[in-house]
Amino acid sequence: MSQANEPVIEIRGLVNRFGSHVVHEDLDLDICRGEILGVVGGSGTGKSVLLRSIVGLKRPDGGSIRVFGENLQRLAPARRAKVERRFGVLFQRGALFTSLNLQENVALPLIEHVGMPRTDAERLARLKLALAGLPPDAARLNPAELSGGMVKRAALARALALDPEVLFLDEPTAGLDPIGAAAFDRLILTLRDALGFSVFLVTHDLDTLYSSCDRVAVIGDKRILVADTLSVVERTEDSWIREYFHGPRGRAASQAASNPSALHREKR
Ligand SMILES: Nc1ncnc2c1ncn2[C@@H]1O[C@H](COP(=O)(O)OP(=O)(O)OP(=O)(O)O)[C@@H](O)[C@H]1O
Repeated sequence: MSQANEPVIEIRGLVNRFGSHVVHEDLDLDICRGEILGVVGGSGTGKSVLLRSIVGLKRPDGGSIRVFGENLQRLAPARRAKVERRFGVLFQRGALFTSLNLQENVALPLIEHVGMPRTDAERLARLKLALAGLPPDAARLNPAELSGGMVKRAALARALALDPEVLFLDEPTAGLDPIGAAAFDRLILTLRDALGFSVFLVTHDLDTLYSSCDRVAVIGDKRILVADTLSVVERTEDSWIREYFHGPRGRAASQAASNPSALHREKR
């Protein structure tokens, strides 16, 4: 990791609510340059809302989000859009356009945001699809013709289209079999090491946390309970954390990470 601990995103006192339902209250979190930050928490604790408020899909009700040193809420729309172009987002269900083939899906942001000619954009799109581990003949397939794992890779290729500095992944391994999930985890690690982006990774997948994440942030009680290395997080006194990390699945994931040959997983 280059320039470790230098925050690229600083969230302070964040408030998010829907009507009278308060999701986040006084939430603080940093995302550091080049790190893979795992974000976990019980269902409905606001992991996706947090992601959405950082990438500009949900306007926060209070607090500040500084990205690359700029306070997002204070920026004029055009300037804000420019900052948001430095993000790549992979949504839970891929969010690909069903009427476009994969190369057209990935070329779209290049045409729309950079004004790249279609032929060049589609050539670059094929490169991004290869980077995401898809074979050349996948470029002309439509999303409906893909397996779940291929949809994730295609959505990743699109998230990588504009060479993001921060990649947001919302449950990237949900719905994948364990071997497909492990391969996807390794792909993210390899790409992060090669390209140097930071990753904000919402997940329920304990294996992903142990195999890929530099730090883990736990959301509970409307805020971040702890954000640190796994060894610190595991020792944090909290009933949800104890149950999550020290229950049977947590113990199995921890053992697999310390003895990768025992399972399919490989630790860096
Ligand atoms: N557009 C919305 N309108 C109203 N309430 C919403 C909206 N989006 C999210 N919420 C509520 O905000 C809370 C947090 O939702 P969020 O999707 O962020 O949870 P999560 O931690 O990602 O959950 P899960 O792990 O189940 O995906 C939930 O109570 C949800 O019902």
